[in-house]
Amino acid sequence: MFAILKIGGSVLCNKNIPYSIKWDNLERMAMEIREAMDYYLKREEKLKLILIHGGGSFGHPVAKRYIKNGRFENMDSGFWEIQKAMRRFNTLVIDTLHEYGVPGVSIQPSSFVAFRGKEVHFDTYVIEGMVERELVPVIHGDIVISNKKDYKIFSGDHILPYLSKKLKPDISLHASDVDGVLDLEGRVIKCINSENIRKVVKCLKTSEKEDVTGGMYLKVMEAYRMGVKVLIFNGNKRGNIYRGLIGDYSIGTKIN
Ligand SMILES: Nc1ncnc2c1ncn2[C@@H]1O[C@H](COP(=O)(O)OP(=O)(O)OP(=O)(O)O)[C@@H](O)[C@H]1O
Ligand SMILES: C=C(C)CCOP(=O)(O)O
Repeated sequence: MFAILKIGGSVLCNKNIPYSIKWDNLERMAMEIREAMDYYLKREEKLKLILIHGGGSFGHPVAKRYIKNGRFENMDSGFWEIQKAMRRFNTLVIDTLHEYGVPGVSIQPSSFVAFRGKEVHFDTYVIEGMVERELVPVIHGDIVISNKKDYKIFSGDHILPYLSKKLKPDISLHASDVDGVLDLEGRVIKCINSENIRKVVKCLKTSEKEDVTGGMYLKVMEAYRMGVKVLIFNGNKRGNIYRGLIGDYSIGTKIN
């Protein structure tokens, strides 16, 4: 089984308090990944996994300080400050995975990803080689350079559909802090496809948190635009990360 899982920053952090970690959720995430790996091992199969995490209370508040009227400013220090905040978060995530015997290895997009106009330059050769060697690349939303000496935030919500389209995993998962994509009455929409996408768009908002990226809107629209199948579910609920990893599609919203 080959899975790509994005853990939302709001599952791992309290986004309203800079640099705060939800330690119980971080530990539980690592434990549920371990349990899913053991589930496959018992069946003489392997779980190949790429893990992505968002900016949470690390990347978002720092990036916000350097964005004025929608543009980056003072990026001589901004670039390394955002990179540093994300590096700190990534280290905490990976250290926790190691405690549970999950062989996480760090991939920091700011070091090698760039935008040329709308096109992203993102070489995945090393990531694929790591997965083949049963390592778990842990990639995160980050600041990256773009053309005309500018910068862009490369969100985990861009990374998940990009890698899913290119590497074709068996499952792509978004663990967020809601039960799925909700309609205007707050009910979970079970499936999003070409028949209901126009209606769904009217329910989508960006995040109300201290975010510099696009909340549920970005998650749904990026996956839909790239034509990849993903499951969006609540990573705050015990057991859901494990269930998602063993292929239980009943726990949230499926985008087809
Ligand atoms: N129709 C909708 N259904 C569900 N959530 C929605 C909807 N519209 C907007 N949202 C918001 O989107 C949020 C989830 O996106 P958000 O980007 O905050 O999560 P995340 O992926 O955990 O964070 P991060 O970007 O740090 O990784 C929800 O908490 C909710 O406030
Ligand atoms: C804010 C930064 C640096 C990354 C944002 O990534 P996301 O939380 O996945 O959207």
